[in-house]
Amino acid sequence: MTVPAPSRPQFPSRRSNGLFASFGHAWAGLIHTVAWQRNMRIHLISGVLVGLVGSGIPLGLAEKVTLIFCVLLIFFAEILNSALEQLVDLAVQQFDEKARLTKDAAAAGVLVLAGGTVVIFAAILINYWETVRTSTDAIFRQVALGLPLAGCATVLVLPQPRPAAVDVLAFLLAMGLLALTAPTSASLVFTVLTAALLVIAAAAARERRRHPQP
Ligand SMILES: Nc1ncnc2c1ncn2[C@@H]1O[C@H](COP(=O)(O)OP(=O)(O)OP(=O)(O)O)[C@@H](O)[C@H]1O
Repeated sequence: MTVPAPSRPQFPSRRSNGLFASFGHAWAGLIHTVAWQRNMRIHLISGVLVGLVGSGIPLGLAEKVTLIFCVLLIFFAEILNSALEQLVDLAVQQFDEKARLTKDAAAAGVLVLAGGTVVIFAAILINYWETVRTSTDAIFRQVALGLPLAGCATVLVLPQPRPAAVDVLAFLLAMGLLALTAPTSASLVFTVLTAALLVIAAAAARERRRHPQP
């Protein structure tokens, strides 16, 4: 007698099953992680700061690629760490040594990447210190516009409840400040990276308002 292969359980789908639906699910996973994982929020703000530095200092191609790759890699690691945490919590509800080791190892992966990125970032800054020192006006302008921009991004990712108008204002102000830095940007790629991170932060703020419980 042949045993029928177990069929895949049917889940209530929020969208269709096509390629766009797959992108939609991946986007939902990214936004959920930013909305509910404290460390991911820190990575996002750090990414915004990297974006501002990258668009303020004329870096070489190798430095640009390295910094962007580091930001993406940390996001990737934190998302996987979050997925592993959820999986462990799903399987183990009580204290378990293997669960602890799994979560600690996943967190260590993120820590190693984050530590490495800080070292790389510092090495690049030291290497370009002469450029930073001699372009006082450009740096002053970048700091004057960049700090309030980073402040707006922080408001967007803060988990505390607040009126929707605050988020809308923070997003519009951040985009406005970014638009002011764009004409003198040393790298459009870093400007686009910053814009993308702001959109993700705004989407996370919206997600927290729509679904207050993770
Ligand atoms: N079921 C468990 N059994 C044993 N130890 C656990 C268990 N769940 C969590 N821990 C320990 O508590 C730590 C924090 O786990 P938690 O699920 O709270 O993740 P978190 O606070 O979101 O972590 P992170 O700071 O990496 O985001 C883990 O790294 C692990 O050492």
